[in-house]
Amino acid sequence: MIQPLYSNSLSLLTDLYQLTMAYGYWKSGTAEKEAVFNLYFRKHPFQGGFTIACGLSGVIDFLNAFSFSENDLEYLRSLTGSDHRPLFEPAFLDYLRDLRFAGELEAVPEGTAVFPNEPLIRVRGPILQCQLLETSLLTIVNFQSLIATKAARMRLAARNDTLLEFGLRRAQGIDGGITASRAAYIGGCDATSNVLAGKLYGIPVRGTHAHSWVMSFDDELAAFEAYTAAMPNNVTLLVDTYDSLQGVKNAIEVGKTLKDKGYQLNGIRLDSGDLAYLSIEARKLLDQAGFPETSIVGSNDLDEYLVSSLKEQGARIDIWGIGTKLVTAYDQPALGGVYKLAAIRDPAGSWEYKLKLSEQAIKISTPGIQQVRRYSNEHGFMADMIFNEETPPTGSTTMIDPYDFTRQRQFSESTAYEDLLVPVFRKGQLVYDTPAIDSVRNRVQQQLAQFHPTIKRFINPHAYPVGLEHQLHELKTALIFGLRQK
Ligand SMILES: Nc1ncnc2c1ncn2[C@@H]1O[C@H](COP(=O)(O)OP(=O)(O)OP(=O)(O)O)[C@@H](O)[C@H]1O
Ligand SMILES: O=P(O)(O)OC[C@H]1O[C@H](OP(=O)(O)OP(=O)(O)O)[C@H](O)[C@@H]1O
Ligand SMILES: O=C(O)c1cccnc1
Repeated sequence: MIQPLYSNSLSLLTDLYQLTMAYGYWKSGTAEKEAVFNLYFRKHPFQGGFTIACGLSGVIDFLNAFSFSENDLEYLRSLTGSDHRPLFEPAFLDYLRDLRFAGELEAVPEGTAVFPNEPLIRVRGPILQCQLLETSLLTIVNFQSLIATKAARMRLAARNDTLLEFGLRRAQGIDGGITASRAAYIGGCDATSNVLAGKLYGIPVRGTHAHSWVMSFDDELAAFEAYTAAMPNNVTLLVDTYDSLQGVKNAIEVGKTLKDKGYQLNGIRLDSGDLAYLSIEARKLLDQAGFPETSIVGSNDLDEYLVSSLKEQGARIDIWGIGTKLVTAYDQPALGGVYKLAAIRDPAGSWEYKLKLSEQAIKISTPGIQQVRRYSNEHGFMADMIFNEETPPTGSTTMIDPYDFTRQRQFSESTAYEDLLVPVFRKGQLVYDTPAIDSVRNRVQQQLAQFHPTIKRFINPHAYPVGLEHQLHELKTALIFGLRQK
């Protein structure tokens, strides 16, 4: 049975300042003011050209369970300020006791390829509630999107080979291990060695055996024989404990016995040495001995660059076991997703648009109730345009590059498009049918197939065009001018 990982309330999984701001809104009587926040990132991880959105299912579990238990409230009651008096007054804790998410949440479906500055999630509702969600939503979405993206890169490198995720032992703690396995599967891995992730999410589990198995016997052949005898229907033998090519010969020996018993030697695993040379030689030995169906698993500190290089070198590896560099996103340990206020409803009922200024253009936020329109033609996706739902594009539309307004694109009314953000919560009620994990995983590959190969290359990828619809561009420019003049 698939179980939600965050089925217990994790409302205290946040930074203290979210609670102190919530208290501030409550004290000043502005808690119920309607606000809109966007969750987005500014730069692709791994110097890549795309990012895979992942984590929405965790966000849904988190919000469904969102409430402050008596135990949570007791803890908050114990917190004190610099004068040693309670930080929060009892009436605020009573308010938190009854608090449930009552707002609207739109999100890009998991498995969608996304780009800098596009909202992956948009939250609208009483400002106190929206504010309280910032840290938790970022915690869930940043990590899973990072790992799904890393796995999608591994998938590009491995092409049609099998990809196994072996990372649990090197993962960043328990939740890091479990959610990394989920995100890695979504991003393109075929299976995980992580049994709990297999149970929780319905991910296929696979594995071989460790060096310790071989070392616990007097010799390698005896170890292989005992393993095959124990489990003849699941035999992939690790051959590199002493001498890899001698190990392949020993595996062939037990493979012959397996065959006589009506089973097969599924694979051998190489975990050290020159994986190109050894896999080529191992392939020859296996083929000559009548084991063309036996797969060769390669592992040992692999990443997408090594997999690409090994394939270029003609390595005969069919199955890639990847751990540390995948689940820790080794070369970029965090996705810099942020959650920014974009609009507040004023007392008269109109939207007051909000923007965060910065000396760096990339850090200036975008105002508005944002939606992303993805335009496509017969070759695939062409460009993404962010617009304000309060002033939607009509007829033919101009999209403007936010960093160079002279770069503009025109889309006619008949250009095909899809709006990426879909309703997930309405008035606090879940209105979204969470897709099965396999359909999310397929979506990643369907999405990536629609982009030009230059966006998917590892070195200096082409930047996919993302711009602002012209009315939103004008709104943003006017706000920047207004704030700079203040
Ligand atoms: N043909 C190859 N081209 C490029 N890198 C390779 C090749 N073969 C293996 N590697 C990678 O080189 C790195 C180091 O492997 P190396 O053989 O030096 O040590 P090792 O085999 O890991 O030794 P150990 O027994 O300690 O595991 C690993 O990341 C491995 O995946
Ligand atoms: O290399 P990774 O991509 O992280 O894949 C997982 C590794 O975990 C196992 O060995 P472990 O690292 O525990 O020991 P070893 O390095 O001595 O083989 C396995 O043999 C892999 O090499
Ligand atoms: O099953 C395996 O071969 C495996 C599992 C975890 C880590 N390394 C290898």
